[in-house]
Amino acid sequence: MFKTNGEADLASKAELIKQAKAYEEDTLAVKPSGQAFDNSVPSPGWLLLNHVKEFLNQPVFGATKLRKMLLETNELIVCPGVYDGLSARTAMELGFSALYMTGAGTTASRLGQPDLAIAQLHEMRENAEMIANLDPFGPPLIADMDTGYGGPIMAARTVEQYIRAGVAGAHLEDQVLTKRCGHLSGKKVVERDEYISRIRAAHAARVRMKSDFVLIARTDALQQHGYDECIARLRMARDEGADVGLCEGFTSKEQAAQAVKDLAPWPLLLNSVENGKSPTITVDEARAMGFRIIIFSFATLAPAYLAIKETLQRLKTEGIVGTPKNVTPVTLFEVCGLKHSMAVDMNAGGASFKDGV
Ligand SMILES: C[C@](O)(C(=O)O)[C@H](CC(=O)O)C(=O)O
Repeated sequence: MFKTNGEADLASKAELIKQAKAYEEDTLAVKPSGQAFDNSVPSPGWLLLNHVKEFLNQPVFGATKLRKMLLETNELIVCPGVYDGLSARTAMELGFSALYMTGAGTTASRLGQPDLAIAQLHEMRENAEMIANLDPFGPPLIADMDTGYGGPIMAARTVEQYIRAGVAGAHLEDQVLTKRCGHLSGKKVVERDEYISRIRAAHAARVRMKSDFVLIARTDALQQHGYDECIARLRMARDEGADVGLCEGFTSKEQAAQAVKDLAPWPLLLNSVENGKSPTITVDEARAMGFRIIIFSFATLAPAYLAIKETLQRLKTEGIVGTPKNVTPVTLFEVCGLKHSMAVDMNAGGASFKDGV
């Protein structure tokens, strides 16, 4: 197929173009109403295109990496929630294969505010872009996109901006625009039609951008309308082209396991929030239930708060910060890519580090 002689080359190009068209038709086309998408199996065209990209050694975008993990493996993708550069770098240091940018954490760390629809598209996109690009060869980033920050037009705009920012996938929910954290009481969701128009617009934006961006449909309808309504909403979202489902705030482990069964083979994401509205579900339990992605939205924010508070208390009472001796400024800068920066400078003939750091 990749021979360089004339005719074989032309034939392979024609085949490639045919497969690329098939990819668009199978995977990216906006289907006439009444027809459902099935994104749970890779189309032959998509597989072929990725083989070609690999063969040509092209850089793989985060969205493609994430989609490949979903389609080509059965693994549970474990994503620690990160909210800033250092928490993301720490997760990368430990080798997590994907990351999750929490909206609650972004709102708390960047704005010092609770998760109440206060962070808007530009703040979320800016944070996500920074995290997604810390290492262009690093783990794909799933981000929170809340309600899409408006009607269908804003949902589409958010997807476009997230794709350009290098975000691999994001979850879009059915709460009213004045939303709140999924693990608080008093949530309100919009009508099905309004939710589905958000999903449709988001999916159409991915199609327009010809991106592998993974659209995760989230429903918060459990509190207000019960389990069956959640399953109905997620089925509708799936049929409109959403790639993954997320039912927020399961009230029991049995309910979580049931949702996986009810929506199989469509992949589901589990948001594991300790001390929230749901029982704590471990990675092993989620894997056994058949979830495909698990996010731990508060994995770094809550411990950071505790560590900062404990340290500041010590500073207040003892007049000292008390950082362990092995944590030097250089240690922290190394977590943040110091060695890479030094190599870039030295390889370019720069002299900034001739006397070390
Ligand atoms: C997943 C979530 O959207 C987030 O921002 O991390 C939050 C997490 C939380 O606040 O508990 C959510 O609404 O569940």
